[in-house]
Amino acid sequence: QEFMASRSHQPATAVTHIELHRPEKRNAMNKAFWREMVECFTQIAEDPDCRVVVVSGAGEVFTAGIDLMDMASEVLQPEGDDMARTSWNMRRIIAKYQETFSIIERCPKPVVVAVQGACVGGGVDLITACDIRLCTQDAWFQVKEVDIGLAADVGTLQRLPKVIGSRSLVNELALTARKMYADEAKESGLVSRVFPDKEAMLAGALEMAGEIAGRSPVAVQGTKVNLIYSRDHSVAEGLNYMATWNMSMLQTEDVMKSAAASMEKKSPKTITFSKL
Ligand SMILES: CCC/C=C/C=C/C(=O)SCCNC(=O)CCNC(=O)[C@H](O)C(C)(C)COP(=O)(O)OP(=O)(O)OC[C@H]1O[C@@H](n2cnc3c(N)ncnc32)[C@H](O)[C@@H]1OP(=O)(O)O
Repeated sequence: QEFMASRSHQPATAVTHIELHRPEKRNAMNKAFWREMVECFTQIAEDPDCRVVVVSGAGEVFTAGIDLMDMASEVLQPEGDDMARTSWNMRRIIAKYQETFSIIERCPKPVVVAVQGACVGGGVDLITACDIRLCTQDAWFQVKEVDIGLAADVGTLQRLPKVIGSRSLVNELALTARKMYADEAKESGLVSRVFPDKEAMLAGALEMAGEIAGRSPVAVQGTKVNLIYSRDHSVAEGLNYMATWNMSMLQTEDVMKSAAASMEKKSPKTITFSKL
């Protein structure tokens, strides 16, 4: 499927690959991008033929963040007859842009993101809403917003502290806008794997996606949903939610099929699971 700022295709069974696709503008996030991501992930969440998503960027750079040319009028000049109405409209606009990344986190299908080169501003908002982050050795990450005069408002300040263990490091990155390179990103836990180049990274991302897609979608989606729930709740609340979730999901035929394969020392990838 071709969009204006991105494109999506199915490189393998049950795997959807979304590519940010404005390499000439370093995949800067224009109005079309913010809209298309919502359309894309709304479809993916409902699509039984998709079990896992890979997100990457075309060209040398993952993304330059918000498109500073295309977005300025919308973000900086909200309409309204007085301050209350203008502020209300501004609030609506910010909430709309937050949804572009929150919908990725809410999508029950796991999302693997692959970053090469720069990942700036809105790029960090995007990747922190994904489930698994991979990068190339030349990747760098920058919470750039303070440099352009604003507090990051579409997810980084809320999600990055839950991704990186060190609160001090998060504060430093967000307050100074310094670049963090691949090795530090790995050491801090922002990414789980670093690849020598983009080709190796995409091959690694698709292999990982294939591993996930080959497992029971009931198990995989239940795992994602419960990991995110438990991140935002106490252990007791998380256990309660889990028990309620699995009181129905444990009754899936996938458990018997998977357990039988395991006893026969077969990979779960040899099993045909019903669509979910
Ligand atoms: C309510 C919404 C809230 C969202 C907030 C989000 C905030 C942010 O994202 S803050 C961060 C904003 N981004 C930046 O400040 C980055 C600016 N770009 C760069 O630093 C460099 O382009 C980069 C390091 C990413 C890549 O450098 P490179 O040398 O490879 O490319 P350039 O020659 O600089 O750029 C090539 C063409 O792309 C255009 N471009 C790059 N970034 C942006 C951008 N953010 N917005 C619009 N256009 C961008 C650049 O103008 C060049 O275009 P052209 O001159 O026509 O070739």
